[in-house]
Amino acid sequence: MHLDSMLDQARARLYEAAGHLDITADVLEKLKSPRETTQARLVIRMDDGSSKSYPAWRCRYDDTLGPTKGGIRFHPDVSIDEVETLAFLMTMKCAVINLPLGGAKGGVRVDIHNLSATEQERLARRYVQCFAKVIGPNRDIPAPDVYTNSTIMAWMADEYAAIVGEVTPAVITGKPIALGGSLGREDATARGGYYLLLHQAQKLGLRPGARVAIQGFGNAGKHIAQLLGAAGFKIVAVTDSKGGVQCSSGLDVDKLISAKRQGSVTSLAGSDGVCTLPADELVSVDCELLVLAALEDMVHAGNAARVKAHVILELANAPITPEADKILNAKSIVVLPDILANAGGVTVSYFEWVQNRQGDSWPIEQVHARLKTKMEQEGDAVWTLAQEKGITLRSAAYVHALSRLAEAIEAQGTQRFLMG
Ligand SMILES: NC(=O)c1ccc[n+]([C@@H]2O[C@H](COP(=O)([O-])OP(=O)(O)OC[C@H]3O[C@@H](n4cnc5c(N)ncnc54)[C@H](O)[C@@H]3O)[C@@H](O)[C@H]2O)c1
Repeated sequence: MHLDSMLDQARARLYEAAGHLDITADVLEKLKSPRETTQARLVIRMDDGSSKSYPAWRCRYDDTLGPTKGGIRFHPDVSIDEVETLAFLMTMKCAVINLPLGGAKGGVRVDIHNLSATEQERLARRYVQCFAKVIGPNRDIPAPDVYTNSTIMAWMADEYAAIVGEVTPAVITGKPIALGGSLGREDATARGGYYLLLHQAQKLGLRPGARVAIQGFGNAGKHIAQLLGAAGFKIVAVTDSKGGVQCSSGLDVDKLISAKRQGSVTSLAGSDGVCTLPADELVSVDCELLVLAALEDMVHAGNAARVKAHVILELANAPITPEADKILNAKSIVVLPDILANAGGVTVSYFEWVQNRQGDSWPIEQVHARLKTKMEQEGDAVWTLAQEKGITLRSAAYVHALSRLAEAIEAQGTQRFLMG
């Protein structure tokens, strides 16, 4: 079969999972394509008085399990294929971690670095103006993703409130704490992956002191560096979009963070035995754990054979292509898959939504405890399925998610039930 789009590649994982389950045809008929994808062109006034326009999308992939949920990405390479694929992944992720939510995703094709803060605000508000009928606290709940943050979520929530005439904090998550954001949302994606990794560390053969290479140093990458560094792991290499640095005796995470704040981790090169590392060499760094926390398709058929790590933690969405998956599997490299490993973000987003609907605010200990329980429980279930069926953790995660979705779809009636 020729797989010509990202969505085709993602769907192939769904069909493979279906082969391990006894499900009716209705299930795949419902899940094979997005429920709705809306497209708009966002025209905004620039600071110099001119206007510019940017293509934008919102995809609600499937809402069988509940209102749809997924981040909004501002990136120059965003496409409808990418948005629909990421919405599909959100559908599987919410199912794998057992949230009463469906999957969605949004995106704007824009290089945010070329926009001033006021232009970014106009863009964020215009996004909500264009998609106000698609989103809603009981319909579709956006959140931050690549190159969007809590301030952008605050502008979007404010715009939504102005449109519907009601303060509606539950329409969007990842908001600033002062505006109804949840404690613990900031580092939730990394923390979820960290809880999963620590819980399974023995089975994975990982010990404190293990060497770690991290690709991407934004929200996910920075926080996993902090958590793993504090737990005694040695961060030996880090990259961002401008390049990378490495140091065999370990990089200082605080220094990495201040270097990144000033532009890029690369500015640390030259100090304390820290050397430059070309970004595309990160995956082949000698280490026990490779954390992928940047973008899609970073490990592919062309570089998978060079991976030296024994374990890969996928904090990014879809960072490994299906061809690369096969190569890594043949090398017995264990991959903790995206739909499970980075589910901490949507889990705490879900907690935020629940708190907003309850008019409540949970202490940080409660957020951490509930996140830890979810990651460990569902991580164990996926691990057990993989052992029982003799499949990879990725396949097991899809089987686990699909069985929940299938049960819900079949509960609405099957062909046998309706036709007798
Ligand atoms: N933030 C969340 O809550 C969350 C939740 C689930 C999944 N994710 C996924 O995690 C990934 C990262 O998201 P984020 O929120 O940290 O984004 P971010 O915008 O905060 O950071 C992205 C980082 O990737 C780096 N990067 C870009 N291109 C790179 C390249 N070629 N090589 C190395 N680094 C590169 C950027 O410099 C930046 O440091 C994405 O795939 C996102 O979908 C994020």
